[in-house]
Amino acid sequence: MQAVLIGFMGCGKTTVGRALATELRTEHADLDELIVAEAGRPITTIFADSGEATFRRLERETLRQTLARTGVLSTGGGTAVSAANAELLAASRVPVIWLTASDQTTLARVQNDAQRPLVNQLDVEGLLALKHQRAPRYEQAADLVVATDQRTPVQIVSQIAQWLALRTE
Ligand SMILES: Nc1ncnc2c1ncn2[C@@H]1O[C@H](COP(=O)(O)OP(=O)(O)O)[C@@H](O)[C@H]1O
Ligand SMILES: O=C(O)C1=C[C@@H](OP(=O)(O)O)[C@@H](O)[C@H](O)C1
Ligand SMILES: [Mg+2]
Repeated sequence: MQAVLIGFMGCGKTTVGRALATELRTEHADLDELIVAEAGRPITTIFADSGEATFRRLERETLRQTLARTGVLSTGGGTAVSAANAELLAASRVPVIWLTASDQTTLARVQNDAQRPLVNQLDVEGLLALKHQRAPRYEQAADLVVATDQRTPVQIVSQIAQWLALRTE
């Protein structure tokens, strides 16, 4: 992989990852989409029928396989959190980009979307507590931090592409 996007739900990993891959004229992979395709059922169903632990196993295995490919990888919000996954990311030496968003922006982006089991399960306080609990893990894994509040995906992609170009000079 040429770049991996991490961060909490709603920070824009899927949206920005797709646009970044287009900008870089490379492939885009979204870990959640790969898991759903492999499992043949949506994430909400995997969580409901098999539990979160099963999802996390699928996520780790899919991450391991996908890191070996070329392109841009959008992770899920929980991917960079576990020590095992953080090790996979560090060992791959891929540039890791942490997209951040304020609490308010995060809620606005995820609240009306029923596709995220953790958003459905948790109340607002619980969701924001999870966001703050995870932040140090994202920070630890990140090579670049990009704020996304009041910025368009185009602006975010341009910042990341410039940073990547400088790294490879
Ligand atoms: N920079 C942005 N500005 C405005 N809306 C955004 C931005 N990035 C993402 N969104 C919107 O927020 C929602 C969540 O984005 P998504 O890419 O699914 O995030 P993630 O994959 O990190 O959970 C989507 O509706 C998307 O269109
Ligand atoms: O934060 C999490 O634990 C999760 C985030 C989701 O991805 P997005 O961050 O793309 O919504 C998805 O992997 C799953 O619902 C669990
Ligand atoms: Mg996503």
